[in-house]
Amino acid sequence: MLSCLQVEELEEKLLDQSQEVERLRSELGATDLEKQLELLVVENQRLKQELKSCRSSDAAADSCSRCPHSQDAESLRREVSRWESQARQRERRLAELERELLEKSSRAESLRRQLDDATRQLEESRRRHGEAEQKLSLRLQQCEDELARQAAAPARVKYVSQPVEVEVESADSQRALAELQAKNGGLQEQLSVQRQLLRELETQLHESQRTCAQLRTQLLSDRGRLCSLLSNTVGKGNSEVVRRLSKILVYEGEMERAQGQLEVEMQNLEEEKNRVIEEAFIRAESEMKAVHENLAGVRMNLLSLQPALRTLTCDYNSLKRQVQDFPFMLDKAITEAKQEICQVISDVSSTNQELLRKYKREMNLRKKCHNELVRLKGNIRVFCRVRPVSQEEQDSAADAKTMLSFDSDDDAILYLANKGKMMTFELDKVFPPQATQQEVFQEVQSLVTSCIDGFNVCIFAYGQTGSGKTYTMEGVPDNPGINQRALRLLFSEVTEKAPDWDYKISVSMVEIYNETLRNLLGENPSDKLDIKMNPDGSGQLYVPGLTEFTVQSPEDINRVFELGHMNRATACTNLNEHSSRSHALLIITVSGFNSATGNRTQGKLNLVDLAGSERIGKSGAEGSRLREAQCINKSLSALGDVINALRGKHSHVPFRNSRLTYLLQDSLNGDSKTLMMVQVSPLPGNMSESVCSLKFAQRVRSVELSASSSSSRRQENSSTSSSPTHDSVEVTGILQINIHIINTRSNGDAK
Ligand SMILES: Nc1ncnc2c1ncn2[C@@H]1O[C@H](COP(=O)(O)OP(=O)(O)OP(=O)(O)O)[C@@H](O)[C@H]1O
Repeated sequence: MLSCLQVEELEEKLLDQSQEVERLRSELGATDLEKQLELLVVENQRLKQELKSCRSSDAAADSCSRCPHSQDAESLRREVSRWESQARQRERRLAELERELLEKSSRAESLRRQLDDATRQLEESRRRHGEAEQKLSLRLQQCEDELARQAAAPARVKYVSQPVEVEVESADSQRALAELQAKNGGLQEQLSVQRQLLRELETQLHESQRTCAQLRTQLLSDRGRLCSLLSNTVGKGNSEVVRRLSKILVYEGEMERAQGQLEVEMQNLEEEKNRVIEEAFIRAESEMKAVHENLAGVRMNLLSLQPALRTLTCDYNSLKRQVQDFPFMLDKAITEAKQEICQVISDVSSTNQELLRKYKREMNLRKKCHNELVRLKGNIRVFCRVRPVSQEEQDSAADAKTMLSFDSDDDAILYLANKGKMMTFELDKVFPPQATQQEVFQEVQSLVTSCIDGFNVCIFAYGQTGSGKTYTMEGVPDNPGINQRALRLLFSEVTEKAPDWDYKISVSMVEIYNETLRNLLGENPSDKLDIKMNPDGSGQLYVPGLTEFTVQSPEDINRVFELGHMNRATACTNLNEHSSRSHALLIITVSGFNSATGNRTQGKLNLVDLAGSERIGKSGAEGSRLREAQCINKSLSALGDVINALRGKHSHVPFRNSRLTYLLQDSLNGDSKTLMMVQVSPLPGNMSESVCSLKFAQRVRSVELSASSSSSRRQENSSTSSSPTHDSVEVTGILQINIHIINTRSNGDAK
């Protein structure tokens, strides 16, 4: 009996271990499961061994015991051995089922791996599809941009061969698409094969489970029957058997419960597996759907791109043709343009020649006209400038009220109230006190520029001391007079005429004091200079040792004036007094050469600030003052005589009578032009000197008028006033000028 119970126990253990195997299989991974299985197999072997030894000991016990139910025992033993054989069969069957289960689980594992592979491939294809889509959309954008750019850009820009690139990339996209489609098809096929395989495996698993369940049910029913048989056989008195049977029943109950749990777990696992497969399937389907949609989108895009591609190809071909033709067209256009340019150049050149010819003709004509005009007008004009009353004079003198007034309608008339009488003076131009340096220069600048054309010009400032001669000629530093303005104007004029004309402007500064000539730009201004006949036989005069500065920039002009002033100041003790008693001459020589025509010109501009013209001699001056007065008188008288002789076309012109006229001989002769600027003080105290200066100017004009009114210009004798066309002009008490000039009344250009 004990052996039977042991057998039962061992069977139970075996069953438990089988269940444990099942449970572990489901719970653990493949490797762990295998290990556990191995351990269980070893344990199983051990138990079998134990069973075997029990049986042998049982047999031994049977042979020596004297059991009263030996027949029953025998039959039971047989029954046990039958059950044992059945148990062994079931064990074998169980082992087979385990093997099958193992195979199925490995099959399921490989299917899972395949599913993972398929999922990975799907991911990969999705990624590649995304890339292809991105690329395609990029290309589409480029195509659109290119279309827009080509539509907007000018024809020349369209020569870029972009459409070829578009075509190549579209083929790539199509190829990628085809590959994707093929891959998708392959994946779908694989998926369906896997599904089929899974279904088959599931069927097999179900069948195995069903068989297993049947076997277990059968085992249980056999056991039940065995138990009832045992209880009937042994009887109620055998409590040990009952206990063991009840234990067997408990075990069986536990086995059933474990079996139920196993089934539930298997069911759960099955459901989980189905759910995972379903999810993977749904995911794969949705991805497939997305891939299909993308494919459809790509196809649509391709379809919409095709017309654009066709247009681009057409454009490209036409542009290609244009590009091919372009070099020929360009060559042709260049040749035509060259011919046109040559034609235009030759036209311009001939026009230039014609213009140059006309210009020369006009220049000659202009010079002729100018000479004629000068001949008609006379080449001396008389201007008058009234200086303003200074603030000091206004403050100090009670009778600072001016006695001079002007005609608002006629700028050549000056009125002077003297001793209750109103005197009227008519000149070429009268500058009121408010006239600016610029306005004065405006009136004389045509005379200044005529020396560029080769004329000799003399501008004299005449008047009593303090009447404004130096102000008009030199000016003040911030408001320069005629000297500086003339030099700057000449400089800018000759600069404008370059490069046709090459001009040289040279400057000398001279002072004549007591009939002595001083070189104001020389190193030693106190040295006396002499005037000599040029030894070259030209009959021209020259001053040996006279310094000539060539001015090349406005800065040079400033330097020249600074040096002249400095030398004049160092040569005397009182500059103001000295300047009143001496004549200051600025001699500007302008020499020009035209390289195109070969013409040469030379003109001289003499700007003279004369010594004061007041009647000092009458007041009985002595010594050096008397000599100064005599010298001034002599030179001013000589100037008047020379002008008179020149206007009267006298055979003899007394240039040598003074250093001033001798020095200016070249510039007073021939076609030269002269302007006498008579300076007048407005103060009542200077009125008698002002009257003298104005009478001088007036009479000069009267003499001119009477000369020009006669139909023929007569040669006049400068030494007598008996002729009605002669006017003996008493300028000062000392100075007697006999002058005959042609009347000029013009505010405009002397030319
Ligand atoms: N148009 C004018 N506007 C303003 N100030 C003037 C003008 N004319 C002369 N003056 C001023 O009057 C004063 C005398 O002028 P300036 O020295 O030029 O006379 P001048 O005739 O040259 O005398 P001198 O014979 O002694 O050289 C100077 O202070 C000068 O600045």
